[in-house]
Amino acid sequence: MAYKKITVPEGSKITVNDDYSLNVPDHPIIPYIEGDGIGVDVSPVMLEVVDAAVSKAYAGTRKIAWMEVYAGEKATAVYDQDTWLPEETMNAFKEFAVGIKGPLTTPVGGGIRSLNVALRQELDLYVCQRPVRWFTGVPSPVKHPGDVDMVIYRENSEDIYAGIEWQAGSPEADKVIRFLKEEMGVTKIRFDTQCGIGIKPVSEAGTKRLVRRALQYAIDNDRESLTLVHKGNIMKFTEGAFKDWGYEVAKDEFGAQPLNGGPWMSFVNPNNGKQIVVKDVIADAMLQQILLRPAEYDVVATLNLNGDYISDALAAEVGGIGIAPGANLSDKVAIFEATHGTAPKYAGKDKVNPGSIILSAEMMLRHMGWLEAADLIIKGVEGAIAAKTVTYDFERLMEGAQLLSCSAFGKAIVKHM
Ligand SMILES: NC(=O)C1=CN([C@@H]2O[C@H](COP(=O)(O)OP(=O)(O)OC[C@H]3O[C@@H](n4cnc5c(N)ncnc54)[C@H](OP(=O)(O)O)[C@@H]3O)[C@@H](O)[C@H]2O)C=CC1
Ligand SMILES: O=C(O)CCC(=O)C(=O)O
Ligand SMILES: [Mg+2]
Repeated sequence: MAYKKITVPEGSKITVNDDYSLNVPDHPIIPYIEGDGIGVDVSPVMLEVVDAAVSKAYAGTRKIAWMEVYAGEKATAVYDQDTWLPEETMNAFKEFAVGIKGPLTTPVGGGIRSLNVALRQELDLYVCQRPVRWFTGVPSPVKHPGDVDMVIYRENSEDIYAGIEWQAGSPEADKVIRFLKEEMGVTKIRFDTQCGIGIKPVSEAGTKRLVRRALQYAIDNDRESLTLVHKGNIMKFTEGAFKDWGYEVAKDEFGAQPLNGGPWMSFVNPNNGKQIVVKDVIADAMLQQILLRPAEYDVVATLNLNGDYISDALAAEVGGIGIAPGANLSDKVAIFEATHGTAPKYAGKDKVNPGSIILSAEMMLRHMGWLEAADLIIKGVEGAIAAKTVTYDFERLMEGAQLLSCSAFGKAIVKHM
């Protein structure tokens, strides 16, 4: 494919087989978005750490050919002031199959819609996978942070994130309200003028493909349970249906049977004969449970907004969003991404924790099958934290720690590989 502003480096493409497995060459071209705000701080450190891990693991026989692609403020500088998410950025992720991105700014209440959400929707990256685990020594507000070891499977293409909403007082909002009242018999809109309207689509197909991936993950990674998190008591036909369809996939496709008469279920992991329990929890109770009884939860499948909240809340138990990684996955394309935002007050200060995007890159290496390099990153992060050489977010909560800049923390990770 010909690109206008993207320079394609020397290297080869990762390709995807019909069964969605990858063919990864020794010099894969990997597109990356630097990101707005603290993207300028964390992304270069991530590139340096990954290059060091790959070089150490494979003694020069493998090397990533990084290819910068643009989105957010940088795209408006490289293309034109109205181009926030260029078509060719999307094409590059499709063509090269595996990529990584820093955070992108989304204005609140008006202006452009989320570029992060747009990327997920355009590329149908329907899984947002966010593992949350504790590294020994990381400061935590809970007594036993080591009990937190969960993997969130957040539905990434539906729910109120679909962006179907109209501003209060707009002709569109008024028209929808009129339709609801006059044609659907709705009487419960408390104030029916100057009322914003949002729509929450949740489908059987969207739910089932997400839960299917989460259950397969539980099987492949020897996990004990999958919890469907929903607010189905209130939103019966969206969140409640998510729960029902989730159990249905477990039953119809994985052979799950009711436990003690249901609704919880279990099935046998075909890899090792162990039971995998499938259960559900209402979302507000879950936010309490993850603080009080985190050891009881393992893989979590949930809707888009719940997943956004739960992943940040869980991250806070194990060091904060500065260190929590994530991936956006379709069947064919994977974009790894920091879970935090652009933290504008810290932008360009070489201060923040680059751990989130570095650990996202670690997930990317694992996805590519470069396990030795991924293991080195974990070793480096563990070593830097154990030596108490950390960025401000950890240093302010740790006794006797040495405060490092963002880039110096990257170097400490490399030193401990
Ligand atoms: N995927 C994405 O690209 C995302 C983008 N965003 C966007 O980012 C912008 C800012 O959002 P905001 O709500 O302020 O959330 P942010 O995640 O940007 O920042 C909130 C706070 O989290 C802490 N934090 C964030 N990143 C780090 C880090 N790397 N190291 C250490 N601490 C960190 C800081 O806490 P403290 O002040 O205590 O030091 C910071 O003030 C918005 O436009 C939002 O839409 C938000 C989330 C995800
Ligand atoms: O797109 C955004 O601005 C926020 C997204 C977000 O919070 C997330 O993906 O966790
Ligand atoms: Mg979020």
